[in-house]
Amino acid sequence: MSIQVQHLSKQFGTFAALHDVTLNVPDGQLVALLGPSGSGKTTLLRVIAGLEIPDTGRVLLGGQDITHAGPGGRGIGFVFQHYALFKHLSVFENVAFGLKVKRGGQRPAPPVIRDKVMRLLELVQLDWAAARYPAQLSGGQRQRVALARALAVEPQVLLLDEPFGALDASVRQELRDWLRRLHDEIHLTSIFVTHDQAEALEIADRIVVFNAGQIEQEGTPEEVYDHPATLFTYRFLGKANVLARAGGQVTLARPHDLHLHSESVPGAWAGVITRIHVVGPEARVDVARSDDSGALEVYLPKTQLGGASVGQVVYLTAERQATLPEGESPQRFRLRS
Ligand SMILES: Nc1ncnc2c1ncn2[C@@H]1O[C@H](COP(=O)(O)OP(=O)(O)OP(=O)(O)O)[C@@H](O)[C@H]1O
Repeated sequence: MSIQVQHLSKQFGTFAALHDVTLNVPDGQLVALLGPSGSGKTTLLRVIAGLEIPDTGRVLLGGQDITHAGPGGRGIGFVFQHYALFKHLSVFENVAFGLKVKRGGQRPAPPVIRDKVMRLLELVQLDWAAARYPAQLSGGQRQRVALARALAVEPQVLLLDEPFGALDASVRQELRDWLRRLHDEIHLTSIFVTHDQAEALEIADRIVVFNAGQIEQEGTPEEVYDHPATLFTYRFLGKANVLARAGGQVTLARPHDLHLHSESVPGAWAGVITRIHVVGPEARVDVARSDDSGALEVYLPKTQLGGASVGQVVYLTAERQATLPEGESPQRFRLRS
């Protein structure tokens, strides 16, 4: 089911947590809200969930205005960063909870509940753990139970607030892949909040970049990464090397888009290698520019490092670069609405 928010604003005292936010999430998409801490991502999710009432603006679910509907009646599943499972209930009981507390005629019969819970536990690959208690599971497993629990009541949409934030890197990676696969299987319209750009780029259909309570840019991962419309988006999506500044514009290049040469080539910048740092299969090379205009960081496969060494004079070219206005974003961009 599609989600639309139109001209949403929300103040906390004098602080504008959301300012005139308009966003369309088509049916079946997985959308990432990406932005720094305090930029309003969680507030937007809470407004959509009905946990926060906006000062102005509307929320529509499948075209229907639900701005003033209570959180219970919205058909929205919510998964938080800190898996709030019931500690005294088994995994099975946790997932069954939302079904068992349904009123009278809406409550499925016990065998139906059992079948449904077991199917969901299979979906999150935890059917073997049905009788366990949350304390007997790892963090990633608990988070999968939380997801199964949110899905049990057949929500129309799923909201995930930093669902993997509290987990270590390898478990996060595993759950990311898994969430993407799950989404491809069930096509539930989902919005997830993250401040991890790699996570957003990897699994989202669309990315919405937030900055200070407003949408800075939205688009597919390729659009926002390859065509950032503002300096803020460029910097937020990855490491940025400043190549030049002139007339209120700044020219930037990503570390992967810089090439190192041992001999001078036309249009290259000269510099000296100050550090070589190998991170797994990748080499990161710091170069101090000879014209004293600052340091550049270059990433390349370790196998292409050749005989490069600290102190060596090298020449740099940029395969791709972007020129953007400096300073605060003069306007908010939207690649496609
Ligand atoms: N109930 C509240 N009362 C007062 N201020 C609030 C309240 N909820 C949020 N804020 C403020 O609104 C701003 C946006 O908060 P929000 O949680 O939406 O940001 P976020 O982008 O989700 O950040 P994070 O990534 O740290 O979770 C923050 O400055 C926060 O302090």
